[in-house]
This record gives sequence, structure tokens and C-alpha cells, in this order.
Amino acid sequence: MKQLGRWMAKLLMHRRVLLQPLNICFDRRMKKIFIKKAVANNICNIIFGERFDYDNKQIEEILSRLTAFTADTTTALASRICVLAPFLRDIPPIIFVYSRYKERLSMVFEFIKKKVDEHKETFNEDYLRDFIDAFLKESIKDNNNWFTNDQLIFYIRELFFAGTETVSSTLTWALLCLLHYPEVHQKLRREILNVIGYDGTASMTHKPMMPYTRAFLQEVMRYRTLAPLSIFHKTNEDAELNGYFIPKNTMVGPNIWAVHNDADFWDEPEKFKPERFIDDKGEFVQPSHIIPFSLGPRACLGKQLAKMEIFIFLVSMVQKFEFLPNPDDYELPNVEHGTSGVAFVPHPFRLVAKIC
Ligand code: HEM
Repeated sequence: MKQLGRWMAKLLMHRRVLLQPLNICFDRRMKKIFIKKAVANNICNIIFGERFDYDNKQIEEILSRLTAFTADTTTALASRICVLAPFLRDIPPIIFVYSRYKERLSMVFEFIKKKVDEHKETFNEDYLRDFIDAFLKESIKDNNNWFTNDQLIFYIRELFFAGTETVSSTLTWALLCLLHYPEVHQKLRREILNVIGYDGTASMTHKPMMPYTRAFLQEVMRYRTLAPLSIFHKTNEDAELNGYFIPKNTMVGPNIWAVHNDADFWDEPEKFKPERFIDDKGEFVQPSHIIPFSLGPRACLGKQLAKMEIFIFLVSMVQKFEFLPNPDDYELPNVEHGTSGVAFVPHPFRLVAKIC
């Protein structure tokens, strides 16, 4: 996490950002998506053992394609249809959307394959550098043909995709909420400065001392649920749930959005209220019906990493900056609506990051 702190400091000290409205979200050409690049670097460090400079064109292109994939409603709809009814994959216009999706991702696959080949050439089983090396070591003693090259490439793609868009979009929703609720912004900043001061480096040891920050982040993840319909699964045996019989091999999709907006659990679920997670003593509370990472054995693999990243990035940003609306915009960017693709992500917007 020290490394993460250093990347964050580099990001924050990027002076040019301070002089002009920051394009915090993505645009089609991905000009200045510092947050996404910083988050992607964390996962790249784990998988490839390296990070990429912010002006690296190749990683910029990969992130751009990734964004086009996750934020594109048509692609998301087509891929969900294909999951539910794979035979529709060959029917126009699904076939068109599906082939466009495959074409967009082919360059990402090429990049991953190249990295895997480079690792194979320099592999030393006594010195494991990253996830790829760890996988290669397992593949040597694998008698079941589980640790195959195809499997490795698939894992890397999943980790890279799941680990980048999710965290950066959550942070982007958080910044958007700060623009809409300046009083929340001030309260958050006061707590952060009280606990770590202006020059301290955010770390996970600070988290228990920051009930309001935790409440804020939890409310962001409830209010703007990132994976509203989670990932679809298939039952591998007959099951019964609340009196309903679900036969083996049924496709099931959990509705996380419904849990996060159930009026039986939440007071005014449509409103953004971090205070709902603070009790009478000012302590943070964690109700069981907040499940942004889903539940069960197939719940999000990156939950702990995601929670760490989101906390450290947000605290570091709010510690140093006040986030203000872009003065050239007539109205605040919309926090009610986003793009519902594979994930629910905010529309592109700009803001001003004012150094404090
Ligand atoms: C705010 C951040 C994140 C959210 C809200 C989130 C949410 C989710 C959800 C809802 C699922 C589906 C679980 C299910 O199938 O029941 C999932 C799966 C997964 N997530 Fe995340 N995720 C986040 C960050 C990450 C990160 C940083 C990583 C990578 C390091 C990651 C890796 C994965 C993987 C590999 C799966 C598939 C797990 C499996 O099928 O067994 N996620 N995530």
C-alpha cells in the first residue's frame, strides 16, 4: 500500500491537473483519465509486475477499449442476451454487436499474450515476480491440465477488467457525489484532516478512526450500485428458495440494486445519506443488506483489494483537494443517471480540483 500511496502522490502532484478543469471521467479519446490509469497500474503491478507511465499510448488504448466495452449499453445488452440464450449469438444484429465486441478486445488479448510470452522467456521459479510467474510455477506441477496457457490469458483478462473499471467508476461516483453534496464534502475533509492531517499518508490503519469516511463510501456503493445485476450463475443442483423451486441448470441473476433500494430496509433509499451508516454514538455501522460485492462462494474475488484502493485513493484526494463544479458548465453533471452497460458507470464529466 506504500506503493499505492506514492502513485497517488504522483497523481496529485500533477500540476497541470490543477490549472484546468479535470476530465475526471473518460471521453472517447481518453485524454485525461488519471484515476483509471492509476487504478489500472495497481492491477498491472500484481499481474505483470510493472506499472505504466500515464502517457503510455498502449495502455491508454487498452483502457479506452475497456471503457467502450463496459460503458456501452448495446454491448452489455447483447452480451446478456448471449449469456441467457447462447444460440442468439448467430442472429443479426446480435452477431454484429458480438463481433464488434470481439474485435475491440482482440488487441487486449494480443497485449496479454505478449506479456505472458515475455514472462516465459525470463521465468525463474525461485524468484516469482507476479501473478503470471505464480501461475507458471503451478502449471509445472499441474497433472490435471488446469493451469493452461488459455486459462492464464483468460484469468488475466478477467482480473484486469474486473479490477480497473470497478474501482475507478466507484471513485468517480464518489467525486460526483462530492460535487452534489458540498456539506458532505466538508464533513469528510474535516474528518480526514483530523485523523491524518494535511501531510500524513493515508493507510488502512486510519480506517477504524474514520466513521464518516466509511459511511460516505458505503453510501456511494449503495446509492450508485456498480453491478446492479451482478454476474449470472447457473444452478448445479435442484434448489428451493423462499418456497420457489429452481431446477438444476437454471440461469440465476441476483438483483443487488433491489437489495440496495428496498424501502423495507432503507429509509428514503432514493436519497444520498451517508448518515444512515452512523449510529447514535457516532460509530460506523455495517448492515447485512449492503452487498455491492455480492455474496457466497463466488462473491467478488477482489473485494479486499477494492476496499483498500477506494479508501486510500479517496482519502488522499480529499485530503489535498477541494472538488468543485466546472465553471464552464451550466449545471452539475447528472448523478441520477449513468450508463448501464456491464457496470453502472457515470456519464463523462469535468470538475475542478482546487488545491487546499
Ligand atoms: C468497487 C469495486 C468492485 C465491485 C463493486 C465488484 C463487484 C463484483 C460483483 C458484484 C461480482 C459478482 C459476484 C458474483 O458472481 O456473485 C464480482 C466478481 C468478481 N470480481 Fe469484483 N468488484 C469490484 C472490484 C474488483 C477488483 C478490484 C477485482 C480484481 C482484483 C475484482 C475481481 C473480481 C473477479 C475475478 C470476480 C469473479 C469471481 C468469480 O466468478 O468467482 N473485483 N465483483
